Amino acid sequence: MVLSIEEIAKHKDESSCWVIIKNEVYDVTEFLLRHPGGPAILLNYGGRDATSAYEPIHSSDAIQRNLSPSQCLGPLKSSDARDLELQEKQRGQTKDEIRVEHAMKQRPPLSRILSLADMEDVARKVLPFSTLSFFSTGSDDEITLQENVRAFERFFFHARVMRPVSKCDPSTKILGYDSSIPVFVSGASTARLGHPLGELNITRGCGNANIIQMVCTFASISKAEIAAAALPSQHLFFQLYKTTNLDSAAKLVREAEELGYKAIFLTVDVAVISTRSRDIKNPWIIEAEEGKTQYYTEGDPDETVNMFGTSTRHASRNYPLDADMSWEVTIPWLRSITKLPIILKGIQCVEDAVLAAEMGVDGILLSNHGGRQLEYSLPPLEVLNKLRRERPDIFYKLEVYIDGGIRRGTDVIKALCLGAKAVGLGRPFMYALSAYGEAGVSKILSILNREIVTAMQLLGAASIKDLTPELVERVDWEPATHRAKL
Ligand code: HEM
Ligand SMILES: Cc1cc2nc3c(=O)[nH]c(=O)nc-3n(C[C@H](O)[C@H](O)[C@H](O)COP(=O)(O)O)c2cc1C
Repeated sequence: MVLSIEEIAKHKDESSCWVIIKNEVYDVTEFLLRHPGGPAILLNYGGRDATSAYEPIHSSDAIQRNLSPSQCLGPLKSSDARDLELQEKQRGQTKDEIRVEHAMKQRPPLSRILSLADMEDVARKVLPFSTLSFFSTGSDDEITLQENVRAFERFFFHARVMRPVSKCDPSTKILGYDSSIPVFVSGASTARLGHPLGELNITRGCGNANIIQMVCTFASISKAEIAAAALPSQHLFFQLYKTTNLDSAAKLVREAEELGYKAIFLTVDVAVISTRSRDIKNPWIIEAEEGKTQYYTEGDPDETVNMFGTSTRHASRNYPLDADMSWEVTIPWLRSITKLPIILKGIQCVEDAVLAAEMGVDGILLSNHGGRQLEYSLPPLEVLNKLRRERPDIFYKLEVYIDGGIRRGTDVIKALCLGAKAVGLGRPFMYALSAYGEAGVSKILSILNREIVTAMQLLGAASIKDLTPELVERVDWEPATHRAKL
C-alpha cells in the first residue's frame, strides 16, 4: 500500500503511531512500549519522517528484528518522497552543522597526528556538539572520568638497562588469540553518530593491524555486518547487556556464537544507568547557540529528564536490562548457554575479582565503564595494583584486563607490568573514527604500536613476558603536570 504524507500525519499518538524511515512507513503503535529508546522519542516523530534521527543510532537490522511484516505498511508516495528530499535540502544548516563542515575541511594531515591526544583534539573540533557530549561525558561531576586518566600519572618506571632489546616483540595472545600489541577495542556503542560507517571503521582498521574488536549489544552496525567485514584471520568479541528476558539474552549470545565471535564480555557495571549531566544538558546548550533558549513561565511543569539528550535516552530506554544479575544465577546460566569464554566487564574491586575467579569465568575486565557509571569508582589501574598486591594468585586463575583512561603506550606497559594480560580502549577509537574514519583507527593503532615498542625497549623488555611488577612503582607525590584532557 502506497501512503501519502497527509494520511501518515494522522497517526501521531499512542492510539496509532506511524513513522517514515527511508521512504518506508512503519506502524510502531504496538512497538512503543518495547522500543529500547523509549516511547517518547518515537511519539515525537509520530506521523512524520524520522530518517535523519533514526539512521545514526540504529543497527541496520533493527527494523527487521523488531517489527513484523504487518507493521511495515508500505512505501511513501513517490511525489511526497521527492518533497521530503527537497525539504531536507532546503532546511537551513544549524550553526553547529556549519562549524562541523568548516572543521572537517581544516583537519590536519594524518602525518601531523603524533599522539592519541592529538587525534582527540581533531575529533573534538569535527564532531557535532551533541555527539561529542555523548562520547566524552562521564557521570555526575566526572571525578572518576578524570581519575581514570590521572591514575597513570602515579606510576613510574624502574627502567633496566644493558639488556638486549633491538628485537622487541610487543605481540601477545588474548584468550589464546593473536594480537599484535596487548590492546583491544573496548566496545563503545553508536559509533555511527561519529561517522556514517560507524563500527566498520574499527573492524577494518583492526583487521589490518591484527587487533581484536569488542562489538557492543548496541553497536550501530549489526554484529552480522561487522562479522562479514572482518578478515578471515580477524577475531571479534561480543559485549552483552543481559536482558531480564532470558530467551532474548540467549538469542543474542547464540547469534554471536554462530557468527564466529570468540568471547562474551558480560557487562556487569550497569545495573542502572548513571546520570551523565553534561550529555543531558547539551541540547539546551545547542538551543542557546541557535538562539532558541527556553525561559521559565509560571506554572511550567518540571520535566525530570530531557528526552532528547543522547545519554538521557539511555535513562529512558526500554531495554529491560537485568538489574538482578547475581553470581549464583547469572554466571551458571551464561555458562549453560554458551561454550565461548566468559569475561566479566566492569569488575571494580578485589573482592569481586576473587568471586569471579571462584566462579570459574575466563577473564575479568577491571573497568568502571570509562567513568560513565558509578561516580567515585576507583580507577581500574588502582584496582589492578591492589589486586596484584593482595591477591597475586588471581592472575593465574583467569585473564585480567583493564580499561579506562589509557591514552599512551606507557599506560599500556604500566598495566601489563602490574599483571594485566591486555588493555582496552574505548573513546580513543570513537575519536579516531570520527575524525578520519578507518584511516584514523589505523593511525592510533600505529601510534600505540610505536609507543609500546619504544617504552618496552627503554624499559629493557624485549617481549611481553619481560614486563614484571618490579618495573613499576606507585609514587605518592603529585606529578608536575597533568595531561588529562576532559
Ligand atoms: C521503525 C521503528 C524503530 C525501531 C524498530 C527501533 C528499534 C530500536 C532498537 C532495536 C534499538 C536498540 C539499539 C539497536 O539495536 O539498534 C533502538 C534504540 C533507540 N532508538 Fe529506535 N527504533 C525505531 C524508531 C526510532 C525513531 C524514529 C527514533 C527517533 C530518533 C528512535 C530512537 C532511538 C533511540 C534514541 C534509541 C536508544 C539508542 C541508545 O541508547 O544508544 N528509534 N531502537
Ligand atoms: C560513547 C561510549 C559508549 C559506550 N558504550 C558501551 C556499551 O554499550 N557497553 C559497554 O559495556 N561499555 C560501553 N562503554 C564503555 C567502554 O566499553 C569502555 O569501558 C570505556 O570507554 C573505557 O574507557 P576509555 O573510554 O577511557 O578508554 C562505552 C563508552 C563510551 C565512551
